[in-house]
Amino acid sequence: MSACLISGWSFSAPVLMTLLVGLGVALLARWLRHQQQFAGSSAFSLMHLAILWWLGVAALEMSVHQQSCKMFWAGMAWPAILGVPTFWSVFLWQYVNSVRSPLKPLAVTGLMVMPALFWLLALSNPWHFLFYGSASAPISSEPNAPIVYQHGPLFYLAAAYGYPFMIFCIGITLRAVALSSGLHRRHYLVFLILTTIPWAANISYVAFGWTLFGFDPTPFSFALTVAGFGWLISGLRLFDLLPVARHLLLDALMDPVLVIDPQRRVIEANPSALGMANLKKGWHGCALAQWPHIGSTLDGMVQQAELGDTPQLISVETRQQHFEVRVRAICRSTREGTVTLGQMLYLRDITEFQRSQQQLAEALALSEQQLATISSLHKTLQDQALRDPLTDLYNRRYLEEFFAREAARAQRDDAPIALAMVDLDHFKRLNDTHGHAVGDDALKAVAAFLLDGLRTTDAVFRIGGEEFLLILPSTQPAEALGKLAHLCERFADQPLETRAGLLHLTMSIGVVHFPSQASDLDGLMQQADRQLYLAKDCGRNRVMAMPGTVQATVSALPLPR
Ligand SMILES: Nc1nc2c(ncn2[C@@H]2O[C@H](COP(=O)(O)OP(=O)(O)OP(=O)(O)O)[C@@H](O)[C@H]2O)c(=O)[nH]1
Repeated sequence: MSACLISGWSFSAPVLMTLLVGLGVALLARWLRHQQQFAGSSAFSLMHLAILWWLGVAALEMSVHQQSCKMFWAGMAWPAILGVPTFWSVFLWQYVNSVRSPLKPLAVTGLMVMPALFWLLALSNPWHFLFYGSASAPISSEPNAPIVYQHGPLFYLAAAYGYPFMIFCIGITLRAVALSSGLHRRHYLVFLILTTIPWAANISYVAFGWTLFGFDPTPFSFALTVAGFGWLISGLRLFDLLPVARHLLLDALMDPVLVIDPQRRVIEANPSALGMANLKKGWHGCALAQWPHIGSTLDGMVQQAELGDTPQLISVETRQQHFEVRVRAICRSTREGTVTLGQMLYLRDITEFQRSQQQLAEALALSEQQLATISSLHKTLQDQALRDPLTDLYNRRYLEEFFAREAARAQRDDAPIALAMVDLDHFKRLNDTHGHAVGDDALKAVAAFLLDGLRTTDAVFRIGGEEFLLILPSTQPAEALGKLAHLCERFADQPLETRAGLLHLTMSIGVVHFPSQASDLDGLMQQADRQLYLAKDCGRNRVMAMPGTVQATVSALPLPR
């Protein structure tokens, strides 16, 4: 080796290019050191270290003049030639499956056993010529002419060891491309290209003897790898931009967000969640159930298998806040199927919403109550408008409505209506003798008497000072006359209770029938009035009906006392 170091050297364009690629790889590796931990980062760094090694010894091989020295540096490349596919495979596997734990030294040692063995076999080539055959010779007589290697069985064995890693890398990236979408698919597509280029270069060299500047093109293809990763980093910025953007988004959210792992430990919490729990540090990895105020409730929610994406409500009594909790599983597609990496808990603050809802419900209840009061007042007013305030009997206003309804029913059922006009006899005399107030008492007593003496289906209206109208639906003329005569008789017999004591009065009645004697209310009232007039004329205290009604006059009883 020392002889090789002091033998002739020359600096050529391929060497410069190799060194530039090496510089690119070194810068990439340096940048990586400042990056946040990403999945497979340790294998990624080791892969770059192996590439640097490979490029370094390739540059040395290109620079030295002596053939044996060139072959020595070619042998020195083998730990890297096999180390690159090894760590590339590990990196891709960990990256695709989100394995963040760094590679343990023992694992690295284990992975380097075979590359180291082939390294020793390559270095011991001058004693067995099984790696590079004895026919390996410079391409020309130029002092720095590249060697055309005669590949021996050990070389092919080493290639056979390395190629399954290459196939594995391509397979795993192909699968990732197929399973992903959008930006991630672009990301994995670049991975696929970056993975394919060096392997294509290597296969074309080993299988077809294709060279670049007379050398194995594989180290040069790393220039494309470096450019590709450069684009991933500064173009797509997938290693830093997306996590940073996501982080910013989480930070900017006013609602609390927690991310937990499958063991329900909190691995991420945004400032709002931390503020709610009054936490600043030391919370990473704490059990969700231990999270202040709402941890145990949240833990219970996550445990409910049937929770799905159904929002649940949670209240923080101490802060009088209400939240709607959504639990979302964070999944990743892997070879074994969908793997749940953790859960995201999104707590939407609905305090204001709930407050407004409660206020709305209260306002609704109040307005319903007010509406009920209004409609009851309205009904009372309507009722009052239809009733006479002194006797509480229906007044003339309600008469038309009532009669129209009863007339329709009478025609439908073919059941006649009797309509009776009632007038108190010599009422003026009572007023004059006992006073108006006593007259009022008498009018109230008359109203009570009339209501008491009739059916509930009959109606009594006060249509004038001491004048009343009775409507007796479904009453045949004979029946009506009988009833009214009896009423008249009883009235004359029954003293009325007034503030001046018990007083006797009589009444005169004129009766007509619908529809036989008149077809409308006006006509009926005119006829009834006429009969009433006749009743008065005939001496009062009697019922008069139109001639031919069965019995025209039902004369009453003794004249008023
Ligand atoms: N107390 C009282 N009297 C009333 C009311 N409305 C009318 N009157 C009186 O009723 C009396 C009616 O008298 P008239 O029309 O002469 O009839 P009458 O004295 O009953 O004689 P006849 O009808 O011919 O028997 C009048 O004195 C009215 O002042 C009222 O609301 N209260």
